[in-house]
Amino acid sequence: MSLYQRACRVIPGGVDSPVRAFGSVGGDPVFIARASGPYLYDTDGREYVDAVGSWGPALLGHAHPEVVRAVQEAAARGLSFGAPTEAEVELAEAVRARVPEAAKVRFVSTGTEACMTAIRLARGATGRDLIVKFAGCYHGHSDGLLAAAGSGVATQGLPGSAGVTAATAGQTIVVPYNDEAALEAVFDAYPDQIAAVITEPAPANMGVVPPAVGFNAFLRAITARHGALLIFDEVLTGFRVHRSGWWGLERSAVETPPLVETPPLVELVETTAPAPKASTGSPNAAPDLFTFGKVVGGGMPLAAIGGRADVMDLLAPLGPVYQAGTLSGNPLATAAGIATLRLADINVYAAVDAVSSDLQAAVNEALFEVGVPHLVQSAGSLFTVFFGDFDRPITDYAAAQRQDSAAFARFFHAMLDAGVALPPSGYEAWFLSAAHDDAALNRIVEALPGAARAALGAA
Ligand SMILES: Cc1ncc(COP(=O)(O)O)c(C=O)c1O
Ligand SMILES: NCC(=O)CCC(=O)O
Repeated sequence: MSLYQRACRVIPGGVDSPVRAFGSVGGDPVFIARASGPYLYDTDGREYVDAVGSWGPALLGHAHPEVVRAVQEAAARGLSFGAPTEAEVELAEAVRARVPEAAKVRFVSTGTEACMTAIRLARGATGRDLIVKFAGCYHGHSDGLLAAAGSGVATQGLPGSAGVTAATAGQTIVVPYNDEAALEAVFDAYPDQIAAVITEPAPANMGVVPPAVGFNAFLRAITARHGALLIFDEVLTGFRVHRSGWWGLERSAVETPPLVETPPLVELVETTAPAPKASTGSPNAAPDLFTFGKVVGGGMPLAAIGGRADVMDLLAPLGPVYQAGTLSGNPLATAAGIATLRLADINVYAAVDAVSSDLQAAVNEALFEVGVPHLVQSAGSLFTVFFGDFDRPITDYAAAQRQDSAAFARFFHAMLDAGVALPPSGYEAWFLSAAHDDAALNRIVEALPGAARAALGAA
């Protein structure tokens, strides 16, 4: 009996998260035994160059020795105390140093919890019930956020999830991404009822679909005008696309010349907290709340909500919005997060950007060479290869759903056979790391021509 068959007897679908199943590409998922730098090793000892990066956290590559040491040292001091620790304070300070607008930070264990809490906080702060999300954006699997969710829900072609009550679903309004008029219409239709707009400021869960220029600033302006909060879900982009996340990347594009890193932001902290209640709507106006996950936990279960001090202070025990967690701010997870952020300097981001743009160029070239219709879309170092005939950029979920999933599946399996692990869905971003050196990149590049022929159906 294979390990997968064994797994299926005791675990639904054999996986603990649906995105790990090979549902849309076919075949059995690969079981991983260990990972190091840019490489994964399966239970048969086979090596793969990894472009999944644990779905985002592995910015430094797998099992970075300093991160592992930090976790081992923390483990030796005790696994969990259920009491505050200095490491939580240090990690919150590190987050705020990179994102000063996250004036206060609360740690939880998953991105799902972070987004769920941000929504509750927005409702508590405004006294309103309705939430607006964008079709194709994924904000974790809490009931209210599963409508037209991207990621695994998109991969499975589901409109949402069974088990969500009509009452809950009815409090989430779904709007097409990048559609200013649709959002205007929703605010007009529900005056004084919308608590928050939640967005991935650079969506990567319907494949990478970057925001139109000015779209995030538009979101800031319209929410401020209507007294709703704006939530940037940077669970995926935070500390991955830039030292200060997508928010930092957009701001640095506005404030500094291209290719110049923003200076350390610590000195801005005191002037920006608490942030003003109504934003100016300028191109670099911050959201009220952020959610972070993935990189901030360095591969351990950790995520965060951060934002305006006056809003964050509504959380219990200071305020009436309840949020809790036995393992929140866990000492092993905070140790991994601190070590990861300490190591993630501008050289790390420059390395990830460079390997990402080299790989995007190589993928384009290999697919053009063979005549495979496709479109590569990127947001920072994140990118997706959409298979299919696209005569214009993909700007929303409806367009992303027109991709040729069968061509992707053929490409995916040819890459896997050649020892390259891609996310098993065309609705996901490829994740690279600072450990992807020339050797790792070359192995991906060498696999491309064969996979391109396979995508065409000519393998
Ligand atoms: C943008 C975004 N938000 C939220 C989540 C949920 O995070 P988690 O899987 O840690 O619950 C994810 C990914 O899973 C994500 O990509
Ligand atoms: N981009 C999609 C995810 O990161 C989801 C991971 C998971 O649910 O396992």
